[in-house]
Amino acid sequence: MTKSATIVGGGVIGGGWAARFLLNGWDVRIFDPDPEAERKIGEVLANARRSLPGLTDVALPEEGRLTFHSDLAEAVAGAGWIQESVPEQLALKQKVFAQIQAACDPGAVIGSSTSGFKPSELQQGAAWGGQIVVTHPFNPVYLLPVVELVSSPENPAELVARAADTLTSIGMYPLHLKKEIDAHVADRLLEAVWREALWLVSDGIATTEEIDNAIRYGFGIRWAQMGLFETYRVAGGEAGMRHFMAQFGPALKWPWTKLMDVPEFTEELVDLIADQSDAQSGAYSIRDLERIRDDNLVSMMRALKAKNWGAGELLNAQDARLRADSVLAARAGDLEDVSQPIVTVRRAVPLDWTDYNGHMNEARYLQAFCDATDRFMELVGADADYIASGGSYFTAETHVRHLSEAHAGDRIEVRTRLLMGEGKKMHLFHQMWRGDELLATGEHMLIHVSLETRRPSVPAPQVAASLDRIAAAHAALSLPEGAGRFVGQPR
Ligand SMILES: NC(=O)C1=CN([C@@H]2O[C@H](COP(=O)(O)OP(=O)(O)OC[C@H]3O[C@@H](n4cnc5c(N)ncnc54)[C@H](O)[C@@H]3O)[C@@H](O)[C@H]2O)C=CC1
Ligand SMILES: C[N+](C)(C)CC(=O)CC(=O)[O-]
Repeated sequence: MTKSATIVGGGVIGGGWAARFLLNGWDVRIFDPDPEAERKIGEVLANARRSLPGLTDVALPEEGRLTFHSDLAEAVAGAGWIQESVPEQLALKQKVFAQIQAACDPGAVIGSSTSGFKPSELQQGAAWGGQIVVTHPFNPVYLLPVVELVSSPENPAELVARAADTLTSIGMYPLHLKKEIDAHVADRLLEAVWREALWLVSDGIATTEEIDNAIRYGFGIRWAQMGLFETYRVAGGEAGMRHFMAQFGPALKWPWTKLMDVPEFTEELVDLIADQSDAQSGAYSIRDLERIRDDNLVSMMRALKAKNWGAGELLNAQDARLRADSVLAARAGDLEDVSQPIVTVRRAVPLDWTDYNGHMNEARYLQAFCDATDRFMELVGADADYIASGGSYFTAETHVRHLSEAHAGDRIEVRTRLLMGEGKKMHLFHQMWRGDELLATGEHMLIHVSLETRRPSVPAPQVAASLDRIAAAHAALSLPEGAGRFVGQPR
């Protein structure tokens, strides 16, 4: 099956799906009768291009091709994945499935973004219901990994497994619900909080802003990293979950919730909430708020990546998959052709590498060069096992030149020259490129050390041999411009 996805309905969620597939290397076709669809998807894509690549520490695949179609049959023909994202009306969705199935490949997966309908409801009246599954994402689809994959007994296990694999391959976390239920899992939880919040505003207990503060200054941050049950387990103290339930169980019978009683959406209540929301957030446009949300989400998820926890663990697993597919997969000794500078970093600039000047902070240039040095060490055999055995390199001197600005989402590549590798010394020259534009250079002198004595020592023979081979090959190249420069040297 080709890596080609069709998005039927390119609004808030369809646009997010388009970005998710496209930035993961899929060709994407859009069908949406809205004459504004192309412009709106362009806005979503601009946000996604800025933020999504920053979640990975390895470059995403080359972006796919985006096309807009006015004919649904043409849009779905031959696509491997079709994502329905039309408004939340069952009859409309069923009509759209009939149109899709009249023209699509019978082997294609048809995913529905429905927030609440069960797959068996969507499948009613379909030519072949087994092809339709619920794939319910969260906004913004291009950043949030979770997608509820809900199947019915009519779906073949093979198709559901294929759907899960595809979602995983584009960096998502398919949460497969084996039993269908209205509104799946996550929306039932969100709906409970939403209802309660509406009551609190309606009864004049709290404003929209106060409720948002209660969430974002407290349990919202807690939920983002541990969810509900793990959080409450910790709240039970050393006795854990059992103690938590013993202490707070009785409250479940107290009048702490108005859950099943829904406040009526009277004009007064709608005005009250909309006015409070305007007062709270009206100073920002929706696009401003989207960018603020995306910046925060990326920073939070990168923090979780550093801890290899929750969504961060998931993102690290996706990096490992991307790395396995890339030039960075080579292990020590795999380097056959060393006649040219060696690619040691290939990645995008994450949002949290940028600073108040709106470009990559100087410290991050050094970080990229440091990663390049680590990778070069790995390739010459000074890898994790070697370091554990007691040998390593320490950096003794560094000279970084900042030649051009880099921005969030830019794809950068570092190519490394070995200027000298003799005895205890390893002299590296890194060039950082964006396409064919040179952004920076980093020149570094490293000294081999014994981690036991913390003193200089000669590298093991296999590392020395590897350095000899690369140094001999690189000596045939002309000296790179800027090598040996010092601060204050006239240009
Ligand atoms: N907005 C949200 O937060 C979330 C929405 N969803 C679900 O995603 C689906 C879409 O919701 P949104 O993107 O929010 O709605 P939206 O209103 O932003 O977008 C719907 C799009 O469908 C298009 N459309 C209408 N009829 C169509 C047809 N016959 N064929 C093709 N396109 C058609 C519209 O022109 C519009 O661009 C719904 O099922 C919703 O429950 C899922 C997760 C979150
Ligand atoms: C409001 N909503 C039911 C459409 C929300 C969702 O389905 C998921 C989300 O992104 O919050």
